[in-house]
Amino acid sequence: MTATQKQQTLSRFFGSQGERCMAKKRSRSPSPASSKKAPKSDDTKESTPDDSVADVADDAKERLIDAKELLKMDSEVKVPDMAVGKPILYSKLCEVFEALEKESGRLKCIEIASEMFSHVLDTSENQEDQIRNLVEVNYLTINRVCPDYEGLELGLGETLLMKALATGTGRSMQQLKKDLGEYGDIGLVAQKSRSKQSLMFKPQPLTVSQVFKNLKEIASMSGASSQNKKIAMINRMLTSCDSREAKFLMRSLEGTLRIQFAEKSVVVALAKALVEHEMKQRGQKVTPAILSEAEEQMKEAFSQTPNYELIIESAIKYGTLKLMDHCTLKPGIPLKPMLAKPTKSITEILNQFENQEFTCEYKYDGERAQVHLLPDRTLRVYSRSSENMTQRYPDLIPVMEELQRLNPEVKSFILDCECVAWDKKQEKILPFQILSTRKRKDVKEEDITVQVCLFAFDILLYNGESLLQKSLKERRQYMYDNLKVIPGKFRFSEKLDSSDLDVITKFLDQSVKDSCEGLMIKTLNGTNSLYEPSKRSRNWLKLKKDYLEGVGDSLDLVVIGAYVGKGKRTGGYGGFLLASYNPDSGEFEAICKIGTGFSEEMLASLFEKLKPTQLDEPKASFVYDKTNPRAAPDIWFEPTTLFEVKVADFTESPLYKCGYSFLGDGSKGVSLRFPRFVRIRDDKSVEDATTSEQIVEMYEKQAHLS
Ligand SMILES: Nc1ncnc2c1ncn2[C@@H]1O[C@H](COP(=O)(O)OP(=O)(O)OP(=O)(O)O)[C@@H](O)[C@H]1O
Ligand SMILES: [Mg+2]
Ligand SMILES: [Mg+2]
Repeated sequence: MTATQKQQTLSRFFGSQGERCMAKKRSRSPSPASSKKAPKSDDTKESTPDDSVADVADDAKERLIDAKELLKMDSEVKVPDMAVGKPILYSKLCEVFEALEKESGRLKCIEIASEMFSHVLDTSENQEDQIRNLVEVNYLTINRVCPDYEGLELGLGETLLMKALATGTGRSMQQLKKDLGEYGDIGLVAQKSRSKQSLMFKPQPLTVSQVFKNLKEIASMSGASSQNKKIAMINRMLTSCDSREAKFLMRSLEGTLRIQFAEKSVVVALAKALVEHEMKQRGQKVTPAILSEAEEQMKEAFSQTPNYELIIESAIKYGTLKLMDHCTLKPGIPLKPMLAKPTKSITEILNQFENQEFTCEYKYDGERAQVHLLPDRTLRVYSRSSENMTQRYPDLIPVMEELQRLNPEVKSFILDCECVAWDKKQEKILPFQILSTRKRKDVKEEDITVQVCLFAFDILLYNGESLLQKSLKERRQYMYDNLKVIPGKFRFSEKLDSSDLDVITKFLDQSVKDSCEGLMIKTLNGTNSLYEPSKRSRNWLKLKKDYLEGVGDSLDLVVIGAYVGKGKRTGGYGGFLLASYNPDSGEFEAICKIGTGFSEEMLASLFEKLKPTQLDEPKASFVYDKTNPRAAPDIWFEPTTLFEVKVADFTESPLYKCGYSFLGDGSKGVSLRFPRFVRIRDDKSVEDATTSEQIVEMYEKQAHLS
């Protein structure tokens, strides 16, 4: 592997987390808003490589130190003993969760988790058990029950959990509510309630397998009649819980374990445990180089097939160092899409891509669609956030059939496309607003009124072969050679391969006339043009007509609160409190209040949508200035909804906490001036919101310009 390839491989997994070179400069200070542990600055560095060569070298050094540190820490951590061949007890796992909750250093946390994974491997009797046990323990640690893209999620409502707790512990709702008001954490309420209960006899202990199965079943149940079943299942588990188990069980059900252990660290811990186990069996020593290689293989495997069952099984069967021979792209498993960086002008693009061949494409304004054709001819369509939205597009099935009819050689593929509303009569693109009127559930082909056309701009897999390591020029050729245009249904994105300023300017104008948002500019050749899953890459630049008019890229922010409406808005919400997302801490950092850009109808429908998500208390993951009453809204919400927001500019503010850990002493954050609501972003999940780090970057860029 060359250094550049290696760097690209590395960047895939960590890519979406932002720029490490900037993060390195910024020291993290403790969260002023929450009492939870503060990450140590030396220990919280994320290995997010930047694009420069110097940084690659730098990063390699840092990774080696990381690996050495990790190896050194071995004997210091104590993980509870588990018996060989016996089922793993849930209480043991909860001991580990508690250790993780108390520990603040990232490396230490990785160490604790990897010790636990090692124990699981050591105490399982055969390969099959190892795989099953490790998958279950891993899912419980990241608090999921299946791969992201299968869409089953925990996150039960507070009322249901409180009811279960009341029946399970014999305490009144009133008492429980009072405790919840005091602790703001249902886990602690459960812990207290359970420790007050005296038990007549010792119940059968819960096993990890039972808890995992039950959680999965609970997550799969839907409909009004399921409520009682869920409560009954929770109660059955609660009877077997001690107070610590009750704490983590309730938190799991609620959807936040509060152990502050990010998924990207879990992957590192898994790699370490697996490779160490393997080497021990062979009587070999793990060197820092082997450890680094194992991590790389694991991260790359994860960015191509984000499915733990598959990765763990392959690592155990074939070895962690061989993961990439087995965990490559598969139709039916969505990979995290590659993302673009905003640019302000064509000249900026010409400078950035100097001496590189690049291409310009229309930037269509629809919905990103990763379209998979499986070898059994089934179709799957995944959203920007890997959500399976196949049911919403039954009208794409005949399109796929037609593609195969036109070329019977086509057996399977993964295409990166924009799905755009299409006016059949006039044969032209319709604006995004029209697309958003399409039904989202129970869509029947015969009832569809808004037609769509798929614009394919990339191909990532063709007939079983991964094309990620091919240049964009080669990937395009695969598309053009093997897929045929179907007028009004399936087309390739318009493109222009030129580096002439005037020619590009004309193409940009034309794109806007053709109802597009502007252009996407991409490197065409060599290692810089490989497809980089999950990365917001410098090799893809977006140029929107908005930017040329002096408006920066829009932001996608999480709604965490609202203000009671006055005057015309009485009875509903008058404005909202928005937050950015910090993927390192999993926190939502308040950024601004917004009240402009809403129509009456929009406000009414937002009221309907958000009311059921109202909370009595802010979540522990909300970062705002608790010492200032002006910083809190009238109403808090469960974070579920994203607003796309346009903004005049950024400003530093003592009232808002967005990006505080990247700025000075952490007493100030970034806020927005004159934010204006554009639309609801329902194709993104709250974790896909604009990150605090991106906002700090935009703020710093602006400060630099003025
Ligand atoms: N030719 C194209 N190549 C790549 N992406 C395109 C193209 N045409 C349209 N798009 C769309 O543009 C999106 C990127 O720009 P946009 O500003 O809309 O991003 P976003 O969805 O708000 O979020 P983010 O930048 O965070 O992905 C892609 O995710 C894709 O949906
Ligand atoms: Mg878009
Ligand atoms: Mg955007």
